Amino acid sequence: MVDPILSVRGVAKHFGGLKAVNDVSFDVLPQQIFGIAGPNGSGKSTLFNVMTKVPFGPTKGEVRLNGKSIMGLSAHRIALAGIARTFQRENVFASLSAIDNVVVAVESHLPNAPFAEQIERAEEALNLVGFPANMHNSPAGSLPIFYRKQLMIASALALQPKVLLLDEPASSLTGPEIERMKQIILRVRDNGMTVVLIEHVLGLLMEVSDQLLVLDQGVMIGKGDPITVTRDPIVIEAYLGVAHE
Ligand SMILES: Nc1ncnc2c1ncn2[C@@H]1O[C@H](COP(=O)(O)OP(=O)(O)OP(=O)(O)O)[C@@H](O)[C@H]1O
Repeated sequence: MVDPILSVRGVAKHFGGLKAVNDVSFDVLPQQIFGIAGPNGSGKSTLFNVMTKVPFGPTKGEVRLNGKSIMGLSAHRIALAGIARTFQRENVFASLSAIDNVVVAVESHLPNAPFAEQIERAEEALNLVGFPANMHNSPAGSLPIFYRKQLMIASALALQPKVLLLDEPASSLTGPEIERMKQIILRVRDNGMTVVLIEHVLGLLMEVSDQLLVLDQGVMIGKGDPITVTRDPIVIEAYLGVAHE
């Protein structure tokens, strides 16, 4: 049996009386694409926050990477240990060039790496997401949304993570762009990484996910193979029914 690369055990995050994430546990196997769905405010992004400690850790519970707890690590160390993430909003440095955005991400985590290595990592990551070579020097702020999303993913990939957490990479994209995003996610997996994918675009989630977890009000209401999970009446009522209205 294959050991999980990522284990989340009894994780909770409380904001005062609000249980934004409430006793969530799951395992992700190496090179899986693990999907997370749920209505707005169900705790998906908070789950990523507590897994990466950006900006806060959990109230309770434990996250393990390759069997080793990461709870004692800082956000910086968690990223170096191999968990990198993106955010719902593509937060690029608008005045920097595309490639400098990725180099800055590398530099902030590996300040002692030689500049040539920082550039090499940035170029590799940009190639992996298919960012056009002739746009490496374009100011990031001038780029259309798809390219800014590519940059944000490349910035995470340049850390050469074992596990990539993607928070709604398909939001605000057109149909053809969602298809291109799907190819990027599959390519990342095919390059040996494990992907945890939060997404509201259910078509994408269903097409790429090996396993699917559904949250509702911080609680896990479904977990398993995507087809079985999305046929569960509890999941349909809490989420899919609403989504298909
Ligand atoms: N820093 C915070 N302080 C207080 N409450 C918070 C904080 N961050 C999130 N919440 C609350 O926790 C709950 C879960 O929010 P979260 O952003 O994780 O949901 P989500 O499933 O990612 O939603 P969406 O799909 O809209 O992105 C919400 O009720 C939200 O208002």
